[in-house]
Amino acid sequence: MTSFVFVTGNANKLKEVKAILAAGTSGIEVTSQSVDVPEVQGSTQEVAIAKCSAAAEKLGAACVTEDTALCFEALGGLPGPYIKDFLGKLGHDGLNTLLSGFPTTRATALCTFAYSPGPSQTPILFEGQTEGNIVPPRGPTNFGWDPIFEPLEGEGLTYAEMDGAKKNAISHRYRALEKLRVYLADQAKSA
Ligand SMILES: O=c1nc[nH]c2c1ncn2[C@H]1C[C@H](O)[C@@H](COP(=O)(O)OP(=O)(O)OP(=O)(O)O)O1
Ligand SMILES: [Mg+2]
Repeated sequence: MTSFVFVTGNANKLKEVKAILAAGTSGIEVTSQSVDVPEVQGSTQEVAIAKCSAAAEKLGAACVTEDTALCFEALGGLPGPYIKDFLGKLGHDGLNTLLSGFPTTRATALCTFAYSPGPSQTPILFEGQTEGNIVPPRGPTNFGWDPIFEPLEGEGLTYAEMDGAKKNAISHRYRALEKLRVYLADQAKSA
């Protein structure tokens, strides 16, 4: 049995990670801990590595962290890893207004899982992305920017309008987690 400690303070992320792993035959068990770690500025990779390194140091153990970025093509990739602050300050409508006057509403949802084998070890990154457009909010508002992200492969639905299984089959989180799952399975085999 492979298992990992997922360090996150976001219950929605944890719910999706558990649902995605349960839908497969990974047999991977996830426990979660909320550890207060700073989120540095920088690229999505730098943010992910710094957060996972800090979490492993604080825990004194191997762990997994995850960072989600929402990158607007018209804004050169911003808000990117700073989406949490932009969402908090601007809300769904404000994020739409940011794009008014620009030629495209295209955006990329990018998920970066980081696995650290333990303190002072370099985290390994697993990235997944889903392309879509930013649209006026539609659907339930219980998970971040789901109501304003309409994936290209979502048959016209926003992430929020989809049922969980549909989102978890095409999402940035599913695609990144699948790479982490394969890695952990290989590690378990060669152990
Ligand atoms: O699938 C998603 N659909 C909609 N919104 C999402 C999703 N995934 C993360 N989000 C939101 C949460 C936070 O406002 C920002 C990412 O910030 P991010 O630092 O990765 O998440 P967080 O601080 O809530 O949890 P954590 O303790 O794992 O850092 O985008
Ligand atoms: Mg965070």
